[in-house]
Amino acid sequence: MRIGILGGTFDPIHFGHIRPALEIKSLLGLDSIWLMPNHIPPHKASPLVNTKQRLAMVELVCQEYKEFKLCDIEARRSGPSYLFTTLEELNKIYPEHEFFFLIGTDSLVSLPSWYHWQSLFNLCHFVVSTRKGWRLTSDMPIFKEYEQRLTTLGQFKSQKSGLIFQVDITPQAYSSTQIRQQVSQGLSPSDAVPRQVLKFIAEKNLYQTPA
Ligand SMILES: Nc1ncnc2c1ncn2[C@@H]1O[C@H](COP(=O)(O)OP(=O)(O)OP(=O)(O)O)[C@@H](O)[C@H]1O
Ligand SMILES: O=C(O)c1ccc[n+]([C@@H]2O[C@H](COP(=O)([O-])O)[C@@H](O)[C@H]2O)c1
Repeated sequence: MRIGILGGTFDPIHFGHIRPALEIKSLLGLDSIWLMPNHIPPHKASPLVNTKQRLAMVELVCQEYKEFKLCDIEARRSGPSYLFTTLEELNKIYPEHEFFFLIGTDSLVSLPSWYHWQSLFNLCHFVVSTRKGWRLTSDMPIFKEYEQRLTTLGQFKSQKSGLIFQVDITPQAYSSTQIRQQVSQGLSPSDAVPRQVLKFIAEKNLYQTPA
């Protein structure tokens, strides 16, 4: 099967994660999207909410959308959540699957700083979505790799990894940072966060103090 993976801190999960992932599933004809909360983000400050609760919020979204499945492989592993380690494990467990890692242009530009980044092309394809305010330019270290691997949508080659697909998604102006701030100010950002997740946040008193 063709599996899209959306990795993230999901602190909390919001429609900026959900809607682009649904669009990408449909555009590429993927069989499923696995939402994969990390445990310790390698390139970010520690999440405000613990791994178990971030996992629970993502699980609520998976219960609502049949297109998604929760992948807890990083949440169960101690140490920094390196994608290389994760994809090595996933390819061992599921040799029959072809993995498509979903990544925004904001993350793609920093890919050369990720652990064993060049080996990632042996383990998955990348689906790059546009993100407002971010553009690839020829002076960026990732640019050459991007140009060489870029493949037209629908033009699947008989290779299990190493291709880059570029997709144009409907922009979603949400971020977890902004949502945490709104909740700490006593707001309930119902346009940005699914109802069940907002309920969980309220019940557990999450994000009460400013980030
Ligand atoms: N609004 C959005 N539109 C498109 N992609 C997004 C959006 N928000 C997050 N993503 C993508 O989802 C993945 C996981 O994001 P993450 O969980 O870090 O959320 P975030 O909102 O960017 O968090 P924070 O504000 O805490 O940095 C990343 O690849 C990121 O590029
Ligand atoms: O492997 C790495 O070195 C690495 C560095 C930064 C980010 N990632 C992965 O990228 C995904 C999005 O990360 P973030 O920090 O935007 O939540 C998530 O799956 C991370 O584990 C991975």
